[in-house]
Amino acid sequence: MTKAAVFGTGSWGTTFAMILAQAGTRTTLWGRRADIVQAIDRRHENPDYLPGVGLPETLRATTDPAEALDGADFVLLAVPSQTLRANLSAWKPDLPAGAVLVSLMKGIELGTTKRMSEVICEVAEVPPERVAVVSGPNLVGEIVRGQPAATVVACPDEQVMERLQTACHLPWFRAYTNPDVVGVELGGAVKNVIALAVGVATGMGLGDNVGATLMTRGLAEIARLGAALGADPHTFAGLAGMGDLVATCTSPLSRNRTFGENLGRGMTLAEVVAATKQTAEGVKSCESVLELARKHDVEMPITEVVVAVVHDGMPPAEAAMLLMSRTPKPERYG
Ligand SMILES: NC(=O)c1ccc[n+]([C@@H]2O[C@H](COP(=O)([O-])OP(=O)(O)OC[C@H]3O[C@@H](n4cnc5c(N)ncnc54)[C@H](O)[C@@H]3O)[C@@H](O)[C@H]2O)c1
Ligand SMILES: O=P(O)(O)OC[C@H](O)CO
Repeated sequence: MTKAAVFGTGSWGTTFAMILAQAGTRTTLWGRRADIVQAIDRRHENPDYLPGVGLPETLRATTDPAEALDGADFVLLAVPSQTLRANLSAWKPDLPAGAVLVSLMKGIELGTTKRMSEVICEVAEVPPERVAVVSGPNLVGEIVRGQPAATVVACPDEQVMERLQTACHLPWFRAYTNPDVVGVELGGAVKNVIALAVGVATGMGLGDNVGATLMTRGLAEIARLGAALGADPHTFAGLAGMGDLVATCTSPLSRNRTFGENLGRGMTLAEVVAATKQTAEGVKSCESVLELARKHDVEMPITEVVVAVVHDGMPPAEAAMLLMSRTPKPERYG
C-alpha cells in the first residue's frame, strides 16, 4: 500500500491528505499545533481550518516529523512557501531514502526567486526526477463539500508522475499529468498576483470588463515569464494556467482575491493583513515574481502595480490609471 506524509495541517494540507486517504493511500498528517493534530487524529476534524468537515478515520496526524515520515513513499509539503526552506531543513534528516517530495504550494521564494520545487531539490539534495508538483483550480471551500475538481500532477519522471496521479485520483477529483514542472508551478504562483489585482478592481467597483482584461493580460504576463524560463506555452492554456487563474480571480473563496478586494474597498494594508487569517501567497510572492521577471528582462506591468499597491502604499486608483495610460500597442499573447 502506498504511504504518504503530508506536512501542514492548514486548509490545503488537510484537504489533500483527505483526498489521498480517500484514494486508498495510507496517509499521516504532520502539524506543528498539538491541539489541531489531536482533533484530526481523534475526532477526525480540523476545527480551525475546516470546521464541520468530517475527515476519513484512516487519516492519522502527528506532531512528530519522524513518525509522519516513517516509510513514506510520498512526502507532500503544504506549509506557507516562505517557510519551506527552514522547515524542510529541519525534516531532512528523517526523509526516507527514495521518497518522492511533492510541492502543494503556490509561491516563489523571496530573496532567491526560486520555485518551490527548486527549493526542495536544493534543501533535500534530491534530483528533479524525485520532486513533483500538484497545482490547479483547487479551491478548498468547494473540494471539502465534495464538489468535483481537477488538478495537474507534474514531474519530469513519467512513472513517478503516474504513481502520484493514482495516489490522489478520485471519481470527484480528477488528476491530469504534465511533465512541464516550470509551467505548472509558475501558473500557480503568478495567478495569485493577478487575483490580487482582480480583487482590488472588484473592491473598487470597476466592473467585469476590467476583471476580464486583468485576467487576459495577466495570462499574457504569466506566459511571457514562462517563455523566458523555458516552460511549455501549452501549459498556460491548461488547468494549472488559465484554469487556476479563472478560479482564483473569480471566486469569493480565494484568499488572494479577497485580500485585494479589501484593499480596493479602502481598507489599509494593516487592516487587511489583520483580517486575513490564512495564507494569501501572492502578498509576498508578488515581490519575488517581479524580481524574477526583472532578472529575465520580462515586462509584467500588472505585477508591478500589485507590488506598488500592496507594498509601497500606491492608491488603487493611481494603479488603475497607470495601467490604462500605458502606451497603446498591438495585442499579443505572450
Ligand atoms: N487553500 C487552498 O485553497 C489551496 C489550494 C491549492 C494550493 N494552496 C497552496 O497551499 C499552500 C498552503 O496553503 P493553505 O491554504 O493550506 O494555507 P493555510 O494558511 O490554510 O495553512 C498553512 C499551514 O501552515 C502552518 N504554518 C504557518 N507558518 C508555519 C511555519 N513557519 N512552519 C510550519 N508551519 C507553518 C499553519 O499552522 C497552517 O497549518 C499555499 O502555498 C497555497 O497557495 C492552497
Ligand atoms: O485561496 P487562494 O487565493 O490561495 O487560492 C486557492 C487555490 O490556489 C485556488 O486554486
